[in-house]
Amino acid sequence: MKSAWYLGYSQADVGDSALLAGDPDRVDRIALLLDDARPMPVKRGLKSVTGTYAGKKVTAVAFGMGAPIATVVLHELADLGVKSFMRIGTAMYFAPVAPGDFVLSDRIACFEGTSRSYVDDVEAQRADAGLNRAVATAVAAGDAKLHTGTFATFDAFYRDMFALDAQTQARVDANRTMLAERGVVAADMETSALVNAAAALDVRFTSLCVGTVDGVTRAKLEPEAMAAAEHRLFTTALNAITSL
Ligand SMILES: O=P(O)(O)O[C@H]1O[C@H](CO)[C@@H](O)[C@H]1O
Ligand SMILES: O=c1cc[nH]c(=O)[nH]1
Repeated sequence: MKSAWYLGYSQADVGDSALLAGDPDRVDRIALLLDDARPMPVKRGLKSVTGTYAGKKVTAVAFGMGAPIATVVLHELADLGVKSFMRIGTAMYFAPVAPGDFVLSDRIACFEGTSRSYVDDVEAQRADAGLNRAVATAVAAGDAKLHTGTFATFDAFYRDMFALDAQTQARVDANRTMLAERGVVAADMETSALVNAAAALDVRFTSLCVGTVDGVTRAKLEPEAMAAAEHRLFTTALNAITSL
């Protein structure tokens, strides 16, 4: 049976759908919501678990940060037969999003380099409409606010998204103005590449994130509010992806 090079496991170890998280600790917390959760050996820091939710087999994998490794993980899982993917995590947000709201990808604004290896027109693809409908239905069952719109994705966090010095601040401010003009609701480091890789590999993909950093003021969501939002995020994502 085929085994994935970097993840190190095979088709028998994965479900039909997968949640892609950045932080490995999130995989541990997702595992607590699964029945029969079975962790896979961690390779290169890539932590994975497969279990069942609502009777369906689901895999959750942590890729760390950034588009190149996130697409390696999606590509290997797609090659093992996983058909539906959702990135879940955090994103910088823009008006009218409020801290702790959900942001869901639709169109993409691409400022990363990985997409070009998958598609020619890097902004032509959209997140999967069926997955987005499933997310909207799952969100409607609770009291969270959902904003569906354009996700912008960058490679260089401390050059394009968040400044640690005055010179970079001017660059980040210019990006912010440009994102506002494009009506972007969220910015992260993976979504556009994952949308494009998924399109090229003919699998379903969307990103569902909690808005945690204000794109204008840089204010961060407090840890207690983040913990509650993260739990809502996990249950919403699991309900949505297992409803397909
Ligand atoms: O969704 P999480 O893992 O929180 O990741 C987000 O945070 C990291 C940078 O702040 C990027 O990887 C971004 O996409
Ligand atoms: O500022 C932020 C917050 C979360 N994710 C990002 O990529 N940027």
